[in-house]
Amino acid sequence: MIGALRKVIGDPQQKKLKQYNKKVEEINSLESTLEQLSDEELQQKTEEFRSRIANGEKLTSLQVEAFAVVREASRRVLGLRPFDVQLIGGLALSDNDIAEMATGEGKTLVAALPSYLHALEGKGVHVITVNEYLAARDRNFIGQVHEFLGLTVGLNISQTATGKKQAAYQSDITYGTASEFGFDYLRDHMAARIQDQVQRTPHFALIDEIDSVLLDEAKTPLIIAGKTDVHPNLYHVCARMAKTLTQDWDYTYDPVTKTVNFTDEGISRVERAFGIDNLYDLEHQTLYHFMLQALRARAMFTRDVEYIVKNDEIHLVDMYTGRVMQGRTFSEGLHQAIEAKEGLHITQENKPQATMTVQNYFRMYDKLAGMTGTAKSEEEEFRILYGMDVLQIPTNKPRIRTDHEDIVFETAHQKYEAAADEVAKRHQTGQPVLLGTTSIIQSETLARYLDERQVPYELLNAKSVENEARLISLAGQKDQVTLATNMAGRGTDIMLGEGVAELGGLCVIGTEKHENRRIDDQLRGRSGRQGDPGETMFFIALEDEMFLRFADEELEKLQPKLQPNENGEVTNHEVLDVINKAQMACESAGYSVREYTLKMDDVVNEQRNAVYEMRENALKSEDITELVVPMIENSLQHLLDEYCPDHELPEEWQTDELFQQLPNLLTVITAEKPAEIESQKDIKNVLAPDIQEHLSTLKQAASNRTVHEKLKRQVLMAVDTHWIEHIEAMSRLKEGIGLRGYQEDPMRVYTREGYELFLMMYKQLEYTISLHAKQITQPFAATQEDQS
Ligand SMILES: Nc1ncnc2c1ncn2[C@@H]1O[C@H](COP(=O)(O)OP(=O)(O)OP(=O)(O)O)[C@@H](O)[C@H]1O
Repeated sequence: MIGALRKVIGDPQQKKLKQYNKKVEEINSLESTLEQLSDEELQQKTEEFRSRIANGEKLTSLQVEAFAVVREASRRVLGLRPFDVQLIGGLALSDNDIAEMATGEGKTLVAALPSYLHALEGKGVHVITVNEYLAARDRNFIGQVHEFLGLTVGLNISQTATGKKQAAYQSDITYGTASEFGFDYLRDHMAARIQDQVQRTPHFALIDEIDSVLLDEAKTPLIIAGKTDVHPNLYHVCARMAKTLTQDWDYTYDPVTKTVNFTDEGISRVERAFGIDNLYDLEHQTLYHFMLQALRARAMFTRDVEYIVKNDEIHLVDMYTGRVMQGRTFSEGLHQAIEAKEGLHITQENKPQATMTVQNYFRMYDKLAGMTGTAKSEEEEFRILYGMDVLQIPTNKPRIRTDHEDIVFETAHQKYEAAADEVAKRHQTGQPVLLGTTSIIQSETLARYLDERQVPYELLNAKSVENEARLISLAGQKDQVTLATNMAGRGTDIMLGEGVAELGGLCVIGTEKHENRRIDDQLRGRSGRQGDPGETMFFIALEDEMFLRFADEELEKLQPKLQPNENGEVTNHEVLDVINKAQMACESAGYSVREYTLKMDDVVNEQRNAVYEMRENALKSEDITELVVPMIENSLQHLLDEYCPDHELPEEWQTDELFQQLPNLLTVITAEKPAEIESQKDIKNVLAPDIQEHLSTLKQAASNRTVHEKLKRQVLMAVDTHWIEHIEAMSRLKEGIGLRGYQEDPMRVYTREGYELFLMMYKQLEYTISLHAKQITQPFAATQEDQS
């Protein structure tokens, strides 16, 4: 069906490639002319392009010339002439799509082309890499080409002073990591003064390893946190209690959805332990929350897998890269619960002051583009959520790497034995081996098997980031055995040492399938780069967590048919099918989780946009009363609706209470309660002069600069405090919905109740600001006596 359709409309992938090939020919035809130019003449092209854009020329019509100029500059400055396929990749990026280029094809250089072109617009280009080490490396290497062509290039690294960050953002091209850009955005929206803000309006972002950034990091939002006070002892007490609970009796753990829940048994045990009647009572909400976190810390988090303990502190480990996630902590007291579980000093709980997912940060850019070695499998997701197409770019040289079929064992022990034997065998010939694991705990286990065989190795894991760069660059040298978590699987270039090609190139051995094929492919991709020889293989065990989670039943069915050899190796072919299916099931579970998280986050995202926009207006406003006056009017209306609701009869109204409340909002009350009231209008009429008087006094007061700035500060502070409380309320709502069971679609409940919470927050915010405005205006108001 799809095949037939393609015949009629043509394969869009092929169509695009054809277009790009034509452009490549045009770029190539400019080469000999550009080669003749002096450096100055080549550099002058930048000015020429800029003025053509200023005269209304579109970027697309400059594509060919600009690419030809960058290619020539790269040849002169770096000694690297971008291959034709790299030009194709660059063209896809400059058209805001995703270029899927095989690992080792030189994506770093590809980025130089579209970032130059888009930087010509003068609105800033952000080049996003997966870690700061790569950002600095790319800025210093590729940046030379752009600087040669007269562009400014900045590096945006964490812990940098405001002035330096501003300069980095003012540059034509800025390198950095997704989380740092996101954090800057959040911090900018907490700034008290315009001069403390660092970013410009987001314009064009080019994301390297885009699948990692937009898909895999989806589960951990960026959180800026402040301190709250909770007694640390409660964490310890709850951790001790959690230790005594038994799985499947006191609580259940669902590894597929990664959720824990108390059973009725468990609830009664907690109630008995704390001497309370009903844990679900509102007054025990805090205890309930703490117990739940203590249980999560115990049942869902394993030391050296999800986190490590270093210098008596908990550090989160990124499951996809094996790296410590700098500056990230678990929120909602989970971090403290884990500290308590490990018997560490309890740090103060961080209360979220601003939070956002990386995805939503990037959705704010006018234009997005990305590259990776692995995106095709998630093409749908990219198209639906980000409107980006994935274009597969042909390789420069044919790939000659051999990917072996999976080697499957019954038990993990047998798997490690076999993998270690394989390493020892290859090591004897001098062939370098890169061993990949899915967690720190696993790499340490594997290290012991290598020790037994007296194979020397370099152990790379999040605990030894310091040495990482040097060690990785050595992984392709003769005799080298490198043991690494997935961190070696992204963005790192491993070049073969002398004589290694003759030995078969780098041999990559995986020891467990990852939750996602893309991650496995990234590991394989360390080998066979730029047409090098290489081999890859995975040793796996039916005991591996993924199969227990996603193929339990199938494996049970298969069990009687299995015929393992004396080493425990299972050679039945069906087993490979089951394994592939399990991985696919795991991937689609991952997709559902991401989709759900993103939808949930959409609710807060919309609210954040509204609040941030209002805050930004306040921060930049020359006359803050323009914002404050309508808020006062709204607050007055809300008071009226509360005490004198139109849907009730005037006899039932609490008009006296209304008049008692009014002095909170208005500086002068001369109005008297009307004798005859038929509708709200009658009250409004008598109040009108007082309101008028109050607002004009406010405006007059705010014409004084000092008063104006004071009011502005109070507005900003009110926005921040209410917003922070609201974030907290929203996450409690989310937590609560998870517990309510599924009588109604949780998404719908969250959207509806989240909206209600938002309206309530906004109402309170307007009221707070009105109160401040009244207090500030008071000294300027005519007293009652003056008036009479
Ligand atoms: N045009 C070129 N001419 C010669 N060498 C090149 C060219 N482009 C890239 N290279 C080299 O190819 C190697 C791989 O480049 P790079 O690390 O950018 O690949 P990558 O596509 O980012 O890989 P991965 O997907 O694994 O991150 C590097 O050593 C780089 O210097």
